Amino acid sequence: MVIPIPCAVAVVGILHQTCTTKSPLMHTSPALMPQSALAAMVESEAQEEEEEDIRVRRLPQAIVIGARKCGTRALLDFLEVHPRVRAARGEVHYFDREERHNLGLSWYRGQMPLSRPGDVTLEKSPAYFVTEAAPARVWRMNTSIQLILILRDPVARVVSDYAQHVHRRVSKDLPPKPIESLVLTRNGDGRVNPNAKMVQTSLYHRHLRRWLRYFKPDQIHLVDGDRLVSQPHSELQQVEDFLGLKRHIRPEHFVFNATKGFYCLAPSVSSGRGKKRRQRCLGSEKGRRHPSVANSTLTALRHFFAGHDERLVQLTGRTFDWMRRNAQQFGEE
Ligand SMILES: Nc1ncnc2c1ncn2[C@@H]1O[C@H](COP(=O)(O)OS(=O)(=O)O)[C@@H](OP(=O)(O)O)[C@H]1O
Repeated sequence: MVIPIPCAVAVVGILHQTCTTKSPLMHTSPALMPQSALAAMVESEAQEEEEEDIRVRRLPQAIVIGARKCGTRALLDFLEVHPRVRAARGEVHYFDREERHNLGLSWYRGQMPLSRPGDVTLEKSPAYFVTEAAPARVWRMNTSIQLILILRDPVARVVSDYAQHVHRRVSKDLPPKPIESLVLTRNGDGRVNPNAKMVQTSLYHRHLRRWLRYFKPDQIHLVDGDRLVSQPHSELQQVEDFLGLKRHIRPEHFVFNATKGFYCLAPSVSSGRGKKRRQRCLGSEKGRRHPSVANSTLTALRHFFAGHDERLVQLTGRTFDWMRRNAQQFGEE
C-alpha cells in the first residue's frame, strides 16, 4: 500500500522513514515480468506486510494544539474513522505541564497508541495553544511536525468555557458566579476585561503569532469549528488532505442526532460490542446547553472581539463565517 505522506520526518534525531516508494515494477503486469523480478516483488511485498504487523508507539506526527472548547474532541474522535489514524486517548499535556515535560520524550512516546508504519499518530491537548513555552518545546521535538488548530466564534467559545465552569463548580449548593464577574472589568462600566482568562483564550491571533515564530504557516492547518458542527465530513476531508492521508471519511460516516443536536458517528463506524452497533455521540460534556447570558454582555464581548477578528484575518488570510455573522449583526444594531 502506498500512503502519500511526507517521506522523512525527523523526530529528535531519529529519522523515521514514513513513506513507501512505489517500485516502477509495480506498474508492470506480473505476467509480463521476468521470473527474477517477480520473485523480488513478491519478497518485497511480503516484507512490507511483515513490517505492517510491527506495531510500536511513535511520537506524534501531528498535534491538535487547540483551541479549548472549539471542538478538539469531535475532531480527533471523528478523524479516527480513518483507518490510518491513531490517536492518544486522553489529553497528554506534555508540552504545557512542567511536571510532565520533565518526564522526557520516552514518557511522551509511552502515552501514544500502538501504530504501524504509514499510520499517522496524533494527540490533542488544547492547553498547548495558550501556553507560552509550548511552541518552542514542540519545535525542539520535531521542527517539521504538523499542527492542527480549530477555531470557533470567540464569543461562543467564552460562553462554552463559562458553561463548563458552571457545570464543574465545586459547590453545587451555591449559585454559580455570573459570567460578568469572570469576563468584564470590576468597575461596572460593562467593558470586557482583556486579562480575564476566558477572554485571553479567545485572543486567537495573539497565540497563533507565537506559534508562527517557530512554524511555517503551511505547517498549521486551521479548522473551522462551526463548520465541524454543521458539516463534519468536509472539514475532516481537508484535515485528511493536510495530513497526506488518502481520503476515506465520507458523509455516510455521520448521522445527525436530533436529541443531542450534533452529528454523531454512524453505527457502521462506531465500535459497538458484539454485533450490535449503535451510533456514537460525544459525551455529555460536549455540546451541553449553554446558560443564558445577558444581551448587553454578549454585545460587549462581540464588540471587543471584532478588532481581534480583523487581526486574525490579517494573520491568516482567512475569513471565518462567525466574522461575517457578527459584522452583519453590527450592521443591524
Ligand atoms: N459532533 C459534536 N458533538 C458534540 N460537540 C461538538 C461536536 N462537534 C463540535 N462540538 C463542539 O465541541 C465543543 C467542545 O470542544 P472541545 O472538545 O475542544 O472541548 S475541550 O476543550 O476539550 O473541553 C462543544 O462545545 P459546547 O457546545 O459549548 O459544549 C461543541 O460545540
